[in-house]
Amino acid sequence: MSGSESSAGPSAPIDVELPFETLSWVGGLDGHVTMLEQTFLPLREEQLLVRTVPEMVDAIYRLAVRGAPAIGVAAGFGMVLGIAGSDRDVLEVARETKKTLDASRPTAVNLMWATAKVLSKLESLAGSSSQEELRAAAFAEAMAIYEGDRQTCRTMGLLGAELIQDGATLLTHCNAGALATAGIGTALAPIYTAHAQGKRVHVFSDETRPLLQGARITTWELMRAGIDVTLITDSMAARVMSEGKIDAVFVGSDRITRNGDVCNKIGTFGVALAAKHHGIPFHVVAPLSTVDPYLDSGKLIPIEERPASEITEGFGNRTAPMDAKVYAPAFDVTPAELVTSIITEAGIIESPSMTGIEAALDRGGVQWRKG
Ligand SMILES: CSC[C@@H](O)[C@@H](O)C(=O)COP(=O)(O)O
Repeated sequence: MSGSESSAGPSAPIDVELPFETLSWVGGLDGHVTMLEQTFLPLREEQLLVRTVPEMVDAIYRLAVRGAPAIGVAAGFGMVLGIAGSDRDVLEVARETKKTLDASRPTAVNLMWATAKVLSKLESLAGSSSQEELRAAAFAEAMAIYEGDRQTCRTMGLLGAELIQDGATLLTHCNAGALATAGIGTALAPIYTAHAQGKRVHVFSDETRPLLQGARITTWELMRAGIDVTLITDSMAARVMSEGKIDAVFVGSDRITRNGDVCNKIGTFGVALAAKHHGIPFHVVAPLSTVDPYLDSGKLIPIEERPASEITEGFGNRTAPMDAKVYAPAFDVTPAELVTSIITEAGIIESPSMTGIEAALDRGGVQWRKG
């Protein structure tokens, strides 16, 4: 690590202001969602208005909104769109809407976590509340998920920034930034916070095949935020590490199982292996809503497969022979033993194991024990 001491205290509360917003709710119960259409980045900044459940499913599936926590917030809003858009029994509609939204993408557990949160709120109130009160409760719960995500990002940012020294050069994969959350991001939150604390930080961003979230989104948002960023292809990461250029890796996650295995964008496992080889710390930054306490191992995580066309003609140009056989898993699993730490809003889990994960869930007040 090069450079001098940071000019600000490690835990100084910092307000990180970013010049863009991933998604938000507009208006009251009869309102709608507005989101930055991420498939257009970095060429165009356009807002997508989402007013119905099918529109939300489409936005999530197409990756107009993406990144585990942002998908969770979007799904919470999607529950409200379903409920507010129907005259039928609220609980019945909520159950149907949850099923529809949950099917839009299978891997990021934040999606099912958010829809379950809204539904269980309604189930707990159904016996004693009117239909109007239930609609208002769904809206309040979705807004609480949105606000909670923003606060969680700030907390993870402060905790993670303590692991970043002045002058550090970091590597990240995919986009686990502000555009993957409703706040300042997961993996990028410590970087934004360290920067705001006055530390000098340089980031290498893997381009992230096949949909280029690293090139299109991470590079875009770090440049917009004034962070020094250098784009590399995924295949260059091990080389850059071998040149001694990387002090630590920071990535996000779509699902963490109870034993500490970490599922994230395809290519993350390779980055973790290369980091281990070079003795480089591999940090995962994720809220507790990304922890799936009901799966004991990463082997049990459903891995999304994307259409072949995203590889063979990703951005309009054909890059493989017609009818080439293609396999396109969108995520991989990094075994816990390759993970240095998981930074959550309930503290940092060092060398993650079942004991550490369970303790963090308990500290965070997550009701996960059955019975
Ligand atoms: C804070 S986001 C963590 C992960 O969701 C992120 O790294 C990732 O893999 C996103 O994949 P995407 O397919 O773009 O939704």
